[in-house]
Amino acid sequence: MNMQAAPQETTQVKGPAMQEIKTDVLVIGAGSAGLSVAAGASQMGADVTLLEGHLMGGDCLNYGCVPSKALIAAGKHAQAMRSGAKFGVSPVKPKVDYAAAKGHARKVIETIAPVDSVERFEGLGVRVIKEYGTFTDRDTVVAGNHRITARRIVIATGSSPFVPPIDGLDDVPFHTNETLFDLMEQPDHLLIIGGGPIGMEMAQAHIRLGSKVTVIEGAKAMGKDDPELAEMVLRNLRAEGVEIVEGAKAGKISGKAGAITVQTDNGTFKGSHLLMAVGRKANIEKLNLDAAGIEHDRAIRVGADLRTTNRRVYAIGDVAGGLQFTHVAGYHGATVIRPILFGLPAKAREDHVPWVTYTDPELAQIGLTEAQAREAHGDRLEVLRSGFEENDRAIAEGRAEGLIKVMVVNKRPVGVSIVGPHAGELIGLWALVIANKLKIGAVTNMVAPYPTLGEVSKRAAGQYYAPRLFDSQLVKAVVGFVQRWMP
Ligand SMILES: Cc1cc2nc3c(=O)[nH]c(=O)nc-3n(C[C@H](O)[C@H](O)[C@H](O)COP(=O)(O)OP(=O)(O)OC[C@H]3O[C@@H](n4cnc5c(N)ncnc54)[C@H](O)[C@@H]3O)c2cc1C
Ligand SMILES: NC(=O)c1ccc[n+]([C@@H]2O[C@H](COP(=O)([O-])OP(=O)(O)OC[C@H]3O[C@@H](n4cnc5c(N)ncnc54)[C@H](O)[C@@H]3O)[C@@H](O)[C@H]2O)c1
Repeated sequence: MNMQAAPQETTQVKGPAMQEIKTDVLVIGAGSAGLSVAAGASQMGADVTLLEGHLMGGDCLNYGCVPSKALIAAGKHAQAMRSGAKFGVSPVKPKVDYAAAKGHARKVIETIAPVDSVERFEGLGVRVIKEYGTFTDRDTVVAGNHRITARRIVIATGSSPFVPPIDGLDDVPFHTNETLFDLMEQPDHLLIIGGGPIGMEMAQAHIRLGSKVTVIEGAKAMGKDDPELAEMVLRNLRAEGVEIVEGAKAGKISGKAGAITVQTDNGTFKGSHLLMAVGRKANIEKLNLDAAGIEHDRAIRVGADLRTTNRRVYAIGDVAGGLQFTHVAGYHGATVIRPILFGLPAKAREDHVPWVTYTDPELAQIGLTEAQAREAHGDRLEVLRSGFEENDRAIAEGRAEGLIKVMVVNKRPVGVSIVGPHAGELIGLWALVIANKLKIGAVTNMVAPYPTLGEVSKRAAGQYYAPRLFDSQLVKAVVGFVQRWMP
């Protein structure tokens, strides 16, 4: 589907005279992707122009990763107050000031914002123009009263919440991630449509901060993750009181502020506030891509080298339609620096990209899930498992529910799934292993400090050699022989 809107009129007939800019690298969009190219290219000596039509830092800083993780942290504190009994600490019902929790999220944004600011980038020598950019031909972009031509152009315009055309939605007040973090009144009952990472993270944060929460999911909640591990997260969320309804595609929405009804093919649900979290759409409407010969459907078409169908133009981050994460945006940025500055080839991989859903327990994934690995590798696949109930640190912390699965083919891990406390930190080791195509022996050779959660990785890796060593008649025979002769 071509989502492109009519080209915008950006050249004013009677306005300030057009300022012509010739630059080495033009970056459109100052989110995680665009900022990493701009910072890298400029510090390596290129003349860089950066366009940003709205907020420096893009989604992640302003209404994505940063405020969501800050709100999750607030919820975690509230939950700790309720759950001290097993440690001999009397549980108390926390008094939550929802607006103050949002204030915490705002302060976190303000603390990080200088890193992404116009001042910092101008300090790095980048020419920053606070305007939206629109192509007028293959090599030219107009932004406000600037006409810019560049040797290379990088589109890094990101994505926005996708709001599906659901009957009645236009007449009902609803939130997306772009407005949720400004909401200061505590929802009495938050309805969330969509059981992906946004939906599940915000569901848990809100139940812990004292709202009722219902997640309405059309298919399977956390459906992109390993179902066995996702189930452990969903079980915990349900135990905390989140109502999760699956197979419930929202068909009709009605009501008014404070009293909203969502009808689905699996029941009708009522709440005070509504959050739409059903995925993203690429920000391409303002770009006039056709004028530049850049093909697109819902996202911009790119090859593994992140080049568009216009050979001088790259598309990176969310707008390129692949994995939509901040670290992918940064990785794309670093990848295109090579061809743009040095004319050298570079390709982006996806097989070594981890992702984490910051629920409690966290769920982390890299490479293939068990089902994907089975389909790709059949009987050559070995799945190594280790439960957190065997990890002394997890037991001491009262957090012994978790599981790591390592998918190994011919001695090399091709995927790892972890659910449990700090899964997002634990996946880092496996990101190193898979990025460098290391063998499983690299992990068994590691000495892990005791007692740490990280020992789950070593224990899982050990499962690879355990049957080969402990169940082998040959090994037993060799040991018997040596022992007979050893003085
Ligand atoms: C609620 C939420 C939580 C998330 N949590 C995480 C997380 O924990 N970890 C993680 O890795 N990812 C997370 N993500 C995903 C992450 O935010 C995105 O993958 C990341 O922001 C993508 O970066 P980007 O630079 O491609 O795009 P964006 O951050 O969207 O930046 C694009 C920028 O381009 C600007 N722009 C658009 N069009 C134009 C134009 N024509 N001219 C000039 N400027 C333009 C926009 O204003 C914007 O500032 C989360 C997302 C959401 C919504
Ligand atoms: N921790 C993280 O890294 C993190 C956190 C949040 C978001 N993100 C990024 O943002 C992206 C978007 O997240 P998301 O949760 O909005 O999208 P998503 O696409 O991952 O999940 C959306 C869910 O909504 C469901 N859905 C769609 N239409 C529906 C309908 N009419 N009724 C009921 N359910 C419906 C889908 O079946 C799906 O499960 C993620 O894919 C991820 O890349 C990352």
